[in-house]
Amino acid sequence: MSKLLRKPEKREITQGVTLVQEVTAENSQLEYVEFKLVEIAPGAKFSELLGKQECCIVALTGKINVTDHEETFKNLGTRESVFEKVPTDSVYVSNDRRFEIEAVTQARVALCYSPSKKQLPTRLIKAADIGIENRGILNNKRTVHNILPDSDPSANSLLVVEVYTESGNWSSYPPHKHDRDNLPDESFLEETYYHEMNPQQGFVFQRVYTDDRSLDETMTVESGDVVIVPSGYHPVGVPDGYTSYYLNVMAGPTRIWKFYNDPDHEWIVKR
Ligand SMILES: O=C(O)C[C@@H](O)[C@H](O)C(=O)CO
Repeated sequence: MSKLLRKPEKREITQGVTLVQEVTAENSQLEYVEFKLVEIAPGAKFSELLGKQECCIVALTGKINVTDHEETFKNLGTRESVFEKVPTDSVYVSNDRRFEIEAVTQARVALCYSPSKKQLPTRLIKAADIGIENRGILNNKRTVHNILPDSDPSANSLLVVEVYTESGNWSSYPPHKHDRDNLPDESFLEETYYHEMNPQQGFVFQRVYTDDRSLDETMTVESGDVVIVPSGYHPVGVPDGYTSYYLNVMAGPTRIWKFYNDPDHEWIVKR
């Protein structure tokens, strides 16, 4: 069984709140990234007291209200399906704060965590302010929504992006990695991928491998799965007929995304 591929396992944790994915330091080999996916029924509430962790709450689908008990943000969320391909709203909450999410409509919410000691202000990351980037050429085209990129100083260690890859294309490609704390050439960042596909029965392939192949797994990934990337290159290939969506959470000792392309495949960038 793969240690890197997590299937959704739905568990009602309080009335109207279903935990679908949970990646923690205890149940994974990650030290810097934790991730939860919750589904919240209209009127139901999910709350959490953060310890020495910061959290980015992403309104993947549906509408939610979010409060940190000082500020309240209402009717966040812009889409019924991630495949509407418009940016959505998120809220950054710093360590040692308590937040509560109330669903206005049926909602799917991603909770992205990383270690944090210095408290920063809570911040609404509005859909309208999210940078959209089109990357790549030929069959390597993808669209990126930069929710919490390293150019935005709102967080201590969290980086969050969502990526759309169309049918027959590749992303996180040519294969790159960020598993050496060796700036300015490469940063150390762990990563999780939360995947969805359209149509829903679709699948993608994701390979996670290191230079010495001590880690080398190729996974068939379906909607709702999470792939954990503790280290190594991590390309995604999308079969004809399906569109891929994934939400990436990255964190490490330094909040810089500096990746290193697999030298064997670097020629692909230079075409
Ligand atoms: O293909 C892309 O441009 C997205 C990836 O870079 C993805 O966000 C990732 O691999 C982060 O390390």
